Amino acid sequence: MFARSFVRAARPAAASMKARAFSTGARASAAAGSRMATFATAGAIATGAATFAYYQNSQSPIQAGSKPIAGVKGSFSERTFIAVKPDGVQRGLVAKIISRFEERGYKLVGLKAVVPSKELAEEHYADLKSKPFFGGLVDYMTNGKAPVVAMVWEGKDVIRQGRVMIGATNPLDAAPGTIRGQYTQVVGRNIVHGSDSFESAEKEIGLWFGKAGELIDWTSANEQWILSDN
Ligand SMILES: Nc1ncnc2c1ncn2[C@@H]1O[C@H](COP(=O)(O)OP(=O)(O)OP(=O)(O)O)[C@@H](O)[C@H]1O
Repeated sequence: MFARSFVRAARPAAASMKARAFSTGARASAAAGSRMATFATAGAIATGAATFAYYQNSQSPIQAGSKPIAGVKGSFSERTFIAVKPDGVQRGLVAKIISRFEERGYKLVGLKAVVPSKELAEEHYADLKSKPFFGGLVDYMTNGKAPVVAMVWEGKDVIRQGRVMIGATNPLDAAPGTIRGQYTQVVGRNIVHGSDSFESAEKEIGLWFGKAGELIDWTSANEQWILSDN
C-alpha cells in the first residue's frame, strides 16, 4: 500500500525532474556545442525515500546556484570532475569506476554521457596544447566512437582522493589497486580523468556541466555515518 502510493506520488516528481534535467542539459549542450544525452541524473539518484522527500519538498530539485560549482575547497562539499573516457566506455568499465567512488562514500551530484565538441576537448586539455599528442588526444575524445561519461562527485578531499584512486597518468607508474593500475597498459588509453586541483575542478565542472544547473544538491541518508568525527 505504502509502496504503491509512494510510486504513484513519485511519478510526477520524477517526470518533472527528468524534464528539467533534460532542458538544462540541452542548454549546456547548445552552449558547449556538444552532442550529449543526460541520463539518470535526477531519476537514478532520487530512489531513496529520504531523497524523494527532499525532492518532493523542494520547489526546484535542480541546484539553483546556491553552492559554488566546485563546492567549498577542503570541506565536505568539495567537488571534483571525473570522466570515463571513450576507451573506458567501450571496455564496459563505467559501472566499475562509478562503484569505486560510490563505495568510498562519495556523493554523485552530476552524470551524463557526452560526445564533446572539439572546442570543449581543446579547452579541457588547453594546458597540453603544445604536446605532440594533443591532436590525437582531442580526436580520440571527440570522434564519437564512444561518449565520455562525465561526472561530478562530492565529499571530503574528493579532488585529492580522486586522483589517488585513479592512479598515475602513465599506467606503468600507477599503483596496483588504483583504477589505472588495475585496468590500463598505456598512457594514451588510461580510461579515466580526474581534476588535479580545486582550480581545475572549478574550470572543468563549469565546462562540462554549464552553470551548475545540471548538478543535483541532495542529502545522503548515510552522510553522518561517513563524515562524522569523534
Ligand atoms: N605521452 C603521452 N602520449 C599520449 N597521450 C598522453 C601522453 N601523456 C598524456 N597523454 C594523455 O593526455 C591526458 C592528459 O594528460 P595529463 O598530463 O594532464 O595527465 P592526467 O592529468 O593524469 O590525465 P587526465 O587529465 O586525463 O586526468 C592523459 O590522461 C593521457 O590520456
